[in-house]
Parts: sequence; C-alpha cells; structure tokens
Amino acid sequence: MTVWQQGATLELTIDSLNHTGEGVGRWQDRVVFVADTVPGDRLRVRLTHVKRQYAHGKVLEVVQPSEQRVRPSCIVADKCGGCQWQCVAYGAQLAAKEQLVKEAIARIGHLEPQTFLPILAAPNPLGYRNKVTYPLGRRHGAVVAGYYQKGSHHLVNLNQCPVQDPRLNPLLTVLKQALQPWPIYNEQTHEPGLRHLGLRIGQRTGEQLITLVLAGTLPAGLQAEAAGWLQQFQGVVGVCVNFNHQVGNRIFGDETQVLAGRPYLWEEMAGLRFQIAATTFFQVNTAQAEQLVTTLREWIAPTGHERLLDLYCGVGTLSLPLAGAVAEVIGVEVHPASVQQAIANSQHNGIHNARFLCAKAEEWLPQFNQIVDVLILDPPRKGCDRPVLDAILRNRPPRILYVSCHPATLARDLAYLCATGAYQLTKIQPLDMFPQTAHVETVALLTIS
Ligand SMILES: C[S@@+](CC[C@H](N)C(=O)[O-])C[C@H]1O[C@@H](n2cnc3c(N)ncnc32)[C@H](O)[C@@H]1O
Repeated sequence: MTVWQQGATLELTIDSLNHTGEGVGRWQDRVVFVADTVPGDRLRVRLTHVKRQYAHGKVLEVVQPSEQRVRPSCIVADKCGGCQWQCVAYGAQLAAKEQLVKEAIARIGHLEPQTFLPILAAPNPLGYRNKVTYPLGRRHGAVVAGYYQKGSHHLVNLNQCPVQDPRLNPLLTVLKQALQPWPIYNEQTHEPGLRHLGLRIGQRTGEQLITLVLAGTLPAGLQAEAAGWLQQFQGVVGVCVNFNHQVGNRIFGDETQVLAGRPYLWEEMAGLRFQIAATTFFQVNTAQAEQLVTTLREWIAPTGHERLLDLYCGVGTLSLPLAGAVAEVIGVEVHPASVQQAIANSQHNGIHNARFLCAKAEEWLPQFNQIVDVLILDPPRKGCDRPVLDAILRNRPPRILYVSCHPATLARDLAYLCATGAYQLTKIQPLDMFPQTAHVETVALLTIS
C-alpha cells in the first residue's frame, strides 16, 4: 500500500501545468506537483516534500510518455533553471499558458471577460531572446557562466543557449575565455570581481552590446581588453561596465560606464528605431513586442484626438509607435536612463507630441488631474501599487490597456478596478513572449461601464 509520506513512490498521470512550470497530477484526492513533466505523462514519482493535501515529487520513471513530450533542444534542460518547458511540445505550451491566464482571471480576479482571445504564438519558439544576463563564477580555475540550477545557486555552465539569439552564442564562449585572467566575484565570500555577463542584441540591426557587472573597482587593463573586443567581434558596438557592490540578487547597480564604443545599441521595432542601453528595460522578444504593439493599436483604434498616458513606459516601446496616430503621448517611468532614452527615441524618430517624465507612478499619478483618453499600464511583475489604482478610479480614463507578465497580479489589479463597477473587463489577449518557459504576457482591455 502506498503511504502519503516523504520518500514514498506512486504512479500518477499529469493533467496540467502550473504557473511555476511544474506538472500537476492527482493521487486519490491529493495533488502532486512534478517538474519536467508533460500533460498526459504516466509517471512513477518519489514524493519529496509532503503536506496534508499536496506534495512535490521527482520523476523516477516515465512509464508512458505523453504524445506532447518532445526531446529538449537544450542539452542541459534537465538541470538549468532558465527554461521549464523544453520537454513540452510548443502547442501544449501555448494551451497551458492560455489556461493559466484563464484560471488567474477566474480564480483570483473572479472576473469573466466578454472576449477571451486565443494566445498569440511566437513566430520564433527558439533563438528569440535579445538579452541575456549570466551570473559568473569560477570552477576548478575556469570561468563559468550560465543560469542557476533549478531551486539552487549552483551555476549550470553554458556554452550556448537555444533560446537566446544564436548570434550571441559565439560571444558567450569566447568571452568566458577572455575573462579568465580577471577577478571573478565570489558569492560566498563577497570577494570583489566580475559578477555578471550581459549580452544584448538588436535583432533587426544585428548590433550587440556587452555589459560586465562588477563589484569593486575597475581592474587596470580591462578597458584596453574591452577595446580589443570591439575590434574582434563584428556587430559589437559597445562594452560597458555596471558597478554593483551590493550583496544580494539584484543584478545591476546604479552606475554604468562605457569601456569602449557606445553605451547603447539600436533596435528596430514597429517601424521605429529604439536606443537600448545596458540596464534599460526592453521586451526580450522583439517579434512579440511588435505583435503586442499591433494588438494595442488595433484595440485603441486611434482617431488622432486621443491623449495617451503610458505608465511604466520604459524607453517608450509601447507608446512611441502609436504617437503618430494620437494627439499626445505622456510617458512616466522611474528609471532615469530609460526616460533619457525614451526622449532620445522620440527625437530620433521625429516624434514631437510625446513627453517623458521620470517619476514613481504611485507618487505621480495621484497628483495628475488632467483628462486622459487611453491609459497603458505595463508595471513590473508585482503589479500596480494601490495609490495608482485609486488614482485611476478617481480619474476614470475611459479605456485602460493593462499589459502584464504576471497573470496573478494582473487578475488582482483588474478585480480592484472592476469591483466598484467603474470598469468592465472587455477583452483578454494572452501572448507568448517567453517560449520554453512558464511565463506568459497578457493584455487586458478595461472599458468604462
Ligand atoms: C514591464 S516593464 C515595461 C516597460 C515598457 N512599457 C516596455 O514595454 O518596454 C516595467 C517598467 O516599469 C518601470 N517601473 C518600475 N517601478 C516603477 C514605478 N514605481 N513607477 C514607474 N515606473 C516603474 C521599470 O523601470 C520598467 O521600465
């Protein structure tokens, strides 16, 4: 007889995938979460962490593989914490993401959209990432770079990564060699040194930017080495160093310095050129960022008279492509370098009806009492702070387009905005910005009731 306790083995079938990427199966009336599994898999599982109603398990044997199980395109897929769904067929990934958004809206938001649109698939389920930031370490004297192993701080050393733009693969291997003589940060002792390697590419221009994140002072000679990389690698337009002396998981510090070339690259998206620097936010999948802008444009259907407010605007990715079709754009963003680039981007693209302000949305919006016709919200994963939502309920812009990378906080915020009856949830559009992972982007349209 199987006992519900740690170490017990049992057989079950995976029914679905959850928001952390684990497969979800049932044993009697209890739930078991198992990583690296696929809906339809029949598995023998060992229970690892056991609670009364649920447990986590580890695969001992795939008794009968699901028809949706595929061979991962990555040789370290079972170890690397970067992707969760390399073994899941792309169609099944899309179905799972759609379901995750539906469930969050229903269970957390207690809402039912008038229209729930099918997820927009990525044209590029591999090789899509235009930006990667790898922690660095040293193992047996050699520099290692990669993502952390699932659930740990152990680096899985990578020489290539199938989800990053393939043009970044040669840079990763050669730079690991080139960094060999330089001090590498020690996470345990906090000994100073290089702690992250950032690579960015303008997917439409081919321009590449290398960023080294450093704890401590700039080692003599590193600048000359960086100048050499500019000559050595075709496509590299700049090498930067970002100083982060803080202990903890935050990747970038506040100060960035150019070591060679320029501090930004150019990318093309939705008919515009965007300047993107080492630490500024830009959607990691250029093709899908474009689909996102297309969705916003279709939903807004601008007449040329709108005042559009873009809260959490970054470098203006979502609103600048719409500026030519509306009367005015106002963008608000907390990161000074992003605001500078949003301004530079509007000037470079000949846009004269957009202005960008550096402020915290939760401090700025409650002071802003002007009429807005369309509000774009694209906050970080934690969603909008309460003062932002309260200010929206006071100002009541007739249309809100909420862009989110976290269905749970999206559902929570939509529920708050709809609770008073001020707004109704008109449309939901999931979009796959991050293939091979459990992450999903969603656009929601709220209209005034
Ligand atoms: C998900 S990104 C979206 C950026 C942009 N809309 C885009 O699509 O590229 C969220 C942005 O919000 C900014 N941010 C974070 N907290 C903020 C706050 N309290 N007030 C204003 N902006 C904030 C971040 O710096 C980041 O640029």
